[in-house]
Amino acid sequence: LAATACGSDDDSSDSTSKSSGELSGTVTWWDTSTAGSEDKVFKKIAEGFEKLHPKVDVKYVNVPFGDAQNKFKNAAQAGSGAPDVIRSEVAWTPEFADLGYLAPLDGTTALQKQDDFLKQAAASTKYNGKTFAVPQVIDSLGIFYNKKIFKEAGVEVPTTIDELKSASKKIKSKTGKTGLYLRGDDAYWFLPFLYGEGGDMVNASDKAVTIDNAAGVKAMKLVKDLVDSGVAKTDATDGWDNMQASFKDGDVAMMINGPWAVADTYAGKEFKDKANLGVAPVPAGSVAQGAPQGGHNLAVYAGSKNLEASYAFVDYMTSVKTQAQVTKELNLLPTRTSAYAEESVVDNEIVGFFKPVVESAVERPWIPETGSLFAPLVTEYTKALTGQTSPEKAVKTTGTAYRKLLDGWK
Ligand SMILES: C[C@H]1O[C@H](O[C@H]2[C@H](O)[C@@H](O)[C@@H](O[C@H]3[C@H](O)[C@@H](O)[C@@H](O[C@H]4[C@H](O)[C@@H](O)[C@@H](O)O[C@@H]4CO)O[C@@H]3CO)O[C@@H]2CO)[C@H](O)[C@H](O)[C@@H]1N[C@H]1C[C@@H](CO)[C@H](O)[C@@H](O)[C@@H]1O
Repeated sequence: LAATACGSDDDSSDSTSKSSGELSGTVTWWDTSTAGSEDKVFKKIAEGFEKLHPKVDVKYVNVPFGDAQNKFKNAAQAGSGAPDVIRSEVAWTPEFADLGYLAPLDGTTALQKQDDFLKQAAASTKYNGKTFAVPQVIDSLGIFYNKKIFKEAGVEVPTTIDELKSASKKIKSKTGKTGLYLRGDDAYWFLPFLYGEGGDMVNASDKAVTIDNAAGVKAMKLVKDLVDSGVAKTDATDGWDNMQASFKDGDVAMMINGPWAVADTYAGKEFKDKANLGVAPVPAGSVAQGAPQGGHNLAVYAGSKNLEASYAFVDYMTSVKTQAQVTKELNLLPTRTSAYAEESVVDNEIVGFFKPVVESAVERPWIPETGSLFAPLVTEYTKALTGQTSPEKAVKTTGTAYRKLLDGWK
């Protein structure tokens, strides 16, 4: 059932067979979940839809997160090769909606019991008063730590940057290991430190770029100091693989990560005993504590030739039953309030930790450009961490790029 990642150009399908009105035809779904850990579960669940609708053929296609946004935009623009349903990251959704590539879902079978969705999760699915997607998972960032190393070094979970520094110093002296792995090739990992200094990328209500204000400078200096002082190690490329390997092998005591990393982390030799993994809020900075809101929605391509079956598929994939199964198997957070009452969710330790984190996560502006704010920042963030530019210049250059992107913003 898995096709190549060019999606389906099968236009023989129609939404319902004339006679019985039951759903039929093909639904191609581009799933961006992590290959090798999350994808197996989502593929199995997606294909379960066929048992409920024998005349529907679900074509599961796993498209890497880093490729899917542009691949979908190119296919939608060309009018060929786009999937019927896409797993649309929270920041992609307003952009795709603005481009007209998503089917509005209000009043369709895709959108059932709207008020059951967490408000933070629903926010990214609304655009110009319409609903263009259905929330699938919500997430944020926290500290993942190795309890065994913490015990060996005699340190507690750090709640502030100063405690992070002292704990890392003690870990280094007692065990020889580096305290923290800080991802240097993805600016999403900079956000908790930016929020901790009272900063943000932009202030959407004031239509102001804020990445280059005093808080931005302070946060960039702070992360550079974490690396230069040996508190944290980082890489300019392959951050995901290096972060996961370092933490899973016990080379670092901590990493900052989200629920989507848990499945892969449990496969590491240090976490065969799952009880060795601890999770905690990201450390507070000098003025605040906060982690960014992330997650994924399911959206229907406006040009789908099988809208009815696609709507039903989205409803099935975001139902309470499906969300509870995804939590059970992958420790991801549901987006339906009612799912949190399900036994497999109530008992889940990762959910128990991340639910309050998600509730207090820093909301992001769901404007079409919100996703595009990361590319200019990551270039400067990586250069600052590797000493190729100063912290001041890094945020100044980013601010200039943002003002070009956001026409007329201060
Ligand atoms: C640069 C990118 O900036 C932004 O992305 C932000 C994003 O907005 C933030 O929310 C955050 O996303 C969290 C996410 O919420 C969190 O759930 C998790 O996702 C897991 C899944 O959970 C896991 O299942 C699996 O899928 O794997 C997922 C990924 O791990 O972790 C994500 C953070 O990784 O951070 C993103 C930044 O990474 C843009 O949106 C673009 O994506 C942009 N990339 C394009 C930019 C194009 C122009 O240059 C270039 O030409 C193109 O080729 C590039 O693709």
